[in-house]
Amino acid sequence: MRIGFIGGGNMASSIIGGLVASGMSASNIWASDPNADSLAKLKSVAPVNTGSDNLALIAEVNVLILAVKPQIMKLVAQDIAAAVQTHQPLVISIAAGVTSGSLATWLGGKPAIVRCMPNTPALVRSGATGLYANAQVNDAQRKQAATILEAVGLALWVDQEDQLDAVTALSGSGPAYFFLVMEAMQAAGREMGLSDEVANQLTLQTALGAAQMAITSDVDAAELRRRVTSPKGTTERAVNILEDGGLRQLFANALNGARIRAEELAIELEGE
Ligand SMILES: NC(=O)C1=CN([C@@H]2O[C@H](COP(=O)(O)OP(=O)(O)OC[C@H]3O[C@@H](n4cnc5c(N)ncnc54)[C@H](O)[C@@H]3O)[C@@H](O)[C@H]2O)C=CC1
Ligand SMILES: O=C(O)[C@@H]1CCC=N1
Repeated sequence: MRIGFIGGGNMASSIIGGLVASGMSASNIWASDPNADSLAKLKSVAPVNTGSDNLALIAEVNVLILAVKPQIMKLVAQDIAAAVQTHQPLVISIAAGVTSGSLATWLGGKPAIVRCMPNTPALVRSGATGLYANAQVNDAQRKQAATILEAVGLALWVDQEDQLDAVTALSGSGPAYFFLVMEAMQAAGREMGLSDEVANQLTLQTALGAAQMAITSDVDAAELRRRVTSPKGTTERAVNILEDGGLRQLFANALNGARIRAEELAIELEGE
């Protein structure tokens, strides 16, 4: 595979970091971006081929990953349309809220498009991605897309495109929710008198340990939580405060808000 990224920002850098760590040669990866700082940062992740000419990049690759912001996707897609029609790469879009239908219209022809929603832990090969393929994507291309995203973590197909809005709300945005919980626990630890270092490290190791246990255990998260919670003990007091504060409903509302925002983005971007 020869993989090209249009847009060399945070997500491109996360996926490239993961791909190279998984053994892919940086010489088979291209990235184009008008911003020299983005390219310099990318080069510090891996010695990939870089440039600022999107059309030149398309001539080099058979898999094209569109990693620009949703708001400029239409402009970028229309600029590269003729080159995509000539070279016929598999197009993978990671943009939130850009439907495969809009992208196909902007690119023209009948492009093979995999729309996916990865997340930033791809950088440490612990990403979680939902993927959707349009009707033009053949089996070999589905495998290529899965191979790329599996190199950076878990990759799961959804069969209806609108499910990607839920994926965006759950795992695309999800790292931010856990980071926010970490920030809150670290602050609480400091307020109780722990040093910055002790509060920070204990929080991070606890998050890692809980995630590893939840992933490797044969019982679910609820049972693992119950096993920490001794009757009349400290965890019970804390969990009751979180439950009484409406934590579950708060998460349901937050994720639903993110899902609705993904839907709104799709409508806004289609209309542009
Ligand atoms: N940040 C995240 O956690 C996630 C982001 N996404 C999606 O990934 C996409 C990229 O997001 P980020 O990497 O966070 O943004 P970013 O702003 O870090 O990167 C976008 C890059 O595109 C470049 N760019 C601008 N115009 C360009 C053009 N005409 N041609 C080529 N490159 C151009 C910018 O210079 C920038 O380096 C977005 O569509 C976002 O919805 C998807 C999953 C998670
Ligand atoms: O916040 C956003 O819109 C993007 C999509 C998922 C994560 N970041």
